[in-house]
Amino acid sequence: MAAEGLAARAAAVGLLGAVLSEGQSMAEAVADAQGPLAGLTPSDKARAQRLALATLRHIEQCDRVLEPHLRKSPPREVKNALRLAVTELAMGGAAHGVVNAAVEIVRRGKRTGHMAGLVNAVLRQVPEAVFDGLPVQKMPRWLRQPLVHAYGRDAVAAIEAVQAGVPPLDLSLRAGGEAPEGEVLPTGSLRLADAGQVSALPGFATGGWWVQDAAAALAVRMLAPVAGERVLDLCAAPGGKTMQLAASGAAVTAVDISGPRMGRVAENLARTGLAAELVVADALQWTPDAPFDAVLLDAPCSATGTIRRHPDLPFIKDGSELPELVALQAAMLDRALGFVKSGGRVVFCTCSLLPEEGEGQLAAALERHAGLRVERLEIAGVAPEWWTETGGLRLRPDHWADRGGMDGFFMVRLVKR
Ligand SMILES: C[S@@+](CC[C@H](N)C(=O)[O-])C[C@H]1O[C@@H](n2cnc3c(N)ncnc32)[C@H](O)[C@@H]1O
Repeated sequence: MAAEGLAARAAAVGLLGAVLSEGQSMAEAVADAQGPLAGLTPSDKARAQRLALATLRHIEQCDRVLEPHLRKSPPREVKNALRLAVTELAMGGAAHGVVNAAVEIVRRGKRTGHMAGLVNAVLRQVPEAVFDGLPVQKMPRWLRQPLVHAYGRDAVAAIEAVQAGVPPLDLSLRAGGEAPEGEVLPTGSLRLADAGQVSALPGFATGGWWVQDAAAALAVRMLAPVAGERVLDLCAAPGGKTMQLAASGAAVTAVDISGPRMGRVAENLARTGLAAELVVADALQWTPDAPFDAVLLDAPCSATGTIRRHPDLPFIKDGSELPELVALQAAMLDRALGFVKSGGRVVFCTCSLLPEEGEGQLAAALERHAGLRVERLEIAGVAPEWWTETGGLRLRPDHWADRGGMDGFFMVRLVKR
């Protein structure tokens, strides 16, 4: 008889292999029709993802626990089965089921069957509360160093502590829509600590809300669109900010280069009963017929502010794409400034923790564009210390750490001469 939860656990080991050995993102591995989740039930798919994400948050600790028990590094499937089991044990999983499943996964592997005994022997020696006393997982050096320089060691340690936990689910609410029970955050987002299946929550089918991190929701608050204004959402997909803009009553044009991702904007708008004009185009090539009152630019970036939701990121990125991203963000910001009318505003934002994708972009833009100025608009619920000296908003995962943190973002409101 198959051990309980075997399919989900075996798939989680497959997801870990895809991320750690093949350099695939979790999203790519999950979307792969022939990938580790192929043939699984929806609940097993969700369980496999949860397990793989939890393991990715604790790889360092797992390896420290396992190292004394392994004379040489085993094949990757065996190592990942062990890491998954150690993570489950640390989360309070029942030892019998966890160990049996790991042994069975390794026994069934084409090249690993002979190591099932080793897996059993190692896991039987892993103590309860196995991660107690071990430091939390650090970010990789290419990312950690500039963050220590920008925010200091204590702040980086606090960020890493938040990244080690399972993030809450934040919702943005449509006025008058149905919503589940949750904590209303000072900035107005609704936070659910343990949401379960999103599509089963009250108000999903009736479009009462959409999923959007509390930090991400502040960019539109900073733009402060007004009913009837013509507003451009540049780099719009999957559309969290498009819906916020549309909900204000503004006439929204949403541009994104990705057709499939724009399909998700269309689905989200249909579900929430909101409307926007959708344009699939390259922001560097596309030109509007007439200037806009306001532009929101949520530029492509390293996404290093989202590691608590995407713990695969530190394992698949090495920072080498940064110079290209920084140049792209600057080019897009110049385009965005060209699309707005004189006296109009542009909010530039990135979900990055790296100052070169935030504070640095602001400084460079002010140098490139004479007459461009920063406008600091008070936003209810935003702590005064989150504002930078130059009028941008620096949001970090360790803000509201006791409530589960928030995504890292930089955002600034610019006014064109
Ligand atoms: C940070 S995401 C945007 C998230 C979105 N604003 C939201 O709130 O849901 C960045 C987006 O930029 C898009 N993008 C990247 N390069 C682009 C380009 N040259 N022109 C237009 N969109 C681009 C990507 O497809 C991606 O959807």
